[in-house]
Amino acid sequence: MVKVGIFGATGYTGVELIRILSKHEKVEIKYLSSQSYNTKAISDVYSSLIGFCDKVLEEVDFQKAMSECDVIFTALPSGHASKIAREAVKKGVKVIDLGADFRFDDYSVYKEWYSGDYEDYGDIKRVYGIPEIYRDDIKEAQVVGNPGCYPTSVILGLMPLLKNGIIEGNIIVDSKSGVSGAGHNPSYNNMYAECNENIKAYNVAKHRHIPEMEQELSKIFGEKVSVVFTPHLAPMTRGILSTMYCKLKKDMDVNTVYNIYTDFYKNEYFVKVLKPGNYPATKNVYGSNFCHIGFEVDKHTNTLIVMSAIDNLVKGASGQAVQNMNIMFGIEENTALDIVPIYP
Ligand SMILES: NC(=O)C1=CN([C@@H]2O[C@H](COP(=O)(O)OP(=O)(O)OC[C@H]3O[C@@H](n4cnc5c(N)ncnc54)[C@H](OP(=O)(O)O)[C@@H]3O)[C@@H](O)[C@H]2O)C=CC1
Ligand SMILES: CC(=O)N[C@@H](CCC(=O)OP(=O)(O)O)C(=O)O
Repeated sequence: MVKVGIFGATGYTGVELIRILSKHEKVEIKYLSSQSYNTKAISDVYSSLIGFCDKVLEEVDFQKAMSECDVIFTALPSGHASKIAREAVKKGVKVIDLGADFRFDDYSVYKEWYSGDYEDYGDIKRVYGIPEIYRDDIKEAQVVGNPGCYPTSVILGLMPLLKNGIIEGNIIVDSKSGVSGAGHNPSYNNMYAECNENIKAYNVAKHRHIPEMEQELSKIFGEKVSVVFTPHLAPMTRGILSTMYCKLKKDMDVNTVYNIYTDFYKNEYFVKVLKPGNYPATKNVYGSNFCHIGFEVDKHTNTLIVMSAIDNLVKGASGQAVQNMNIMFGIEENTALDIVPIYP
């Protein structure tokens, strides 16, 4: 059994990790941390977990977690994981960080876009945790930087096009996210009266997921990709729908594009390519680790419009983190993740 610890267990991604891992046949949840609710059982904080995980929350104690666990998930605000990873690596404990600490090849990019305290991870070998790109590296990894939710939807949506060099490297991305993307800490923007029956753009042209997308898309393309990105908060709890506008290098019909995508993703369990004329919807991936991709060719402007839908808390965070854990421990990749989306 793989012994698992979760820091930030009471946050939205933490609870989602517990939901998934409580049904994982090869995992034992050993340690759950909370600053605010320690000494309470997690199922007393989230009744949805009654009978599935009644473990008592403990105060934040990295030494204890490291002595009890084979792998630690840091479901914490960015800036925490980099402080513990070096010691964890020395002790042979693997780290999967849901924050941004380990997502960047160049740490100065993290410093530029993320505020607060941080520790340079220097020579720690880390891998960006998109299995559909880095599966072989993840197998050997000690530290995985789990991708951001928007970048997951965008990278999976664009990868076949960039890999095949059929679009230009200037891409416009428009994304909508459910409110759980902002975590469970209350803020003015996330109040019911602000979100309900409302849709609004935020962090336009300055969202911190831009450098993450550009880093990975440029590596796939082999030259610099630039992204114009507008995220929106949508009146729903979960889900991300990203719509991407790409200039085709030459004329192409939708069936050719479909064949490129289906061939590219033929061995990827969690990526589903929709038939021409079918478009992704967040409801079709709700509660699941799947990414749905669809597209349309606008002949008038020679633009390929790609749409990609994920559940931000599953493929966009905790599901992908468990997928990475499975790969790191040689467990079948879809273990505990083979969940049919909830519909409607
Ligand atoms: N929500 C999403 O869709 C996604 C989130 N992420 C990333 O995952 C991470 C967690 O996000 P999410 O679960 O949404 O966030 P939440 O705000 O819901 O949860 C974070 C939890 O961390 C604990 N915490 C906060 N500050 C500290 C601290 N200084 N030291 C120790 N524990 C602390 C809190 O729990 P307590 O008070 O009980 O200790 C809190 O519940 C973030 O880095 C986020 O950016 C990534 C992809 C998607
Ligand atoms: C709706 C909403 O607020 N979403 C969050 C996405 C959180 C996230 O994934 O950000 P990290 O890079 O810190 O992991 C945001 O836009 O900041």
